[in-house]
Amino acid sequence: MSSDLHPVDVLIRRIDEDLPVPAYEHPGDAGADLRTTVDAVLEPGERAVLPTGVAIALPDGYAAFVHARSGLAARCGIALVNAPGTVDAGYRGEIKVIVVNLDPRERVVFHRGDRIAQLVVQRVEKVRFHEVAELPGSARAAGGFGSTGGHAAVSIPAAGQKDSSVPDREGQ
Ligand SMILES: O=c1ccn([C@H]2C[C@H](O)[C@@H](COP(=O)(O)OP(=O)(O)OP(=O)(O)O)O2)c(=O)[nH]1
Ligand SMILES: [Mg+2]
Repeated sequence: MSSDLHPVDVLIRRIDEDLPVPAYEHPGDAGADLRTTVDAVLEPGERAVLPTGVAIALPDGYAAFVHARSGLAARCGIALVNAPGTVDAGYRGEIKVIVVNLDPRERVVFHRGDRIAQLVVQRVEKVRFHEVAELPGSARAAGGFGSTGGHAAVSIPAAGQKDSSVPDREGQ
């Protein structure tokens, strides 16, 4: 089991040698922040594939997942189109981040070196699929997509309503 005390060793190559390698900001963090090597301007609804300047060689049995940063999501509406992005153990190319600006009104400006996403490395299982005519029964069976109900209780803020728990753009 990996931890802060017993991390998994991962080889990393800097394609852009002037930017720091991804790092965990705090002990106990699951994600190491990825930086964009380029400036980018995203108009509302626009997406971009941003290079991070790093390539890695994960050990067999691991994958890395590119996740959004909650601050950028809450303040600016930045999401990942393919959230989370999957980096395969055999991938040796540059890690890229597919960002989209979901804010309906404001453009988002990224500068080279900005931390735009985070990389979470995890063990992954490889399975062998066995085809059968009938699957074994279960309590859930084919129920899904809201089969347990309860959605009427979800409150959706009205458009333009300000959430005081989210800092303003000025507070970035
Ligand atoms: O957010 C991402 C997602 C993927 N990748 C890289 C690593 C991954 O190993 C490779 C392929 O990703 P994926 O399998 O998701 O894409 P695909 O469209 O299926 O491409 P391929 O046919 O090359 O597998 O692209 C990234 O750098 N960032
Ligand atoms: Mg693929």
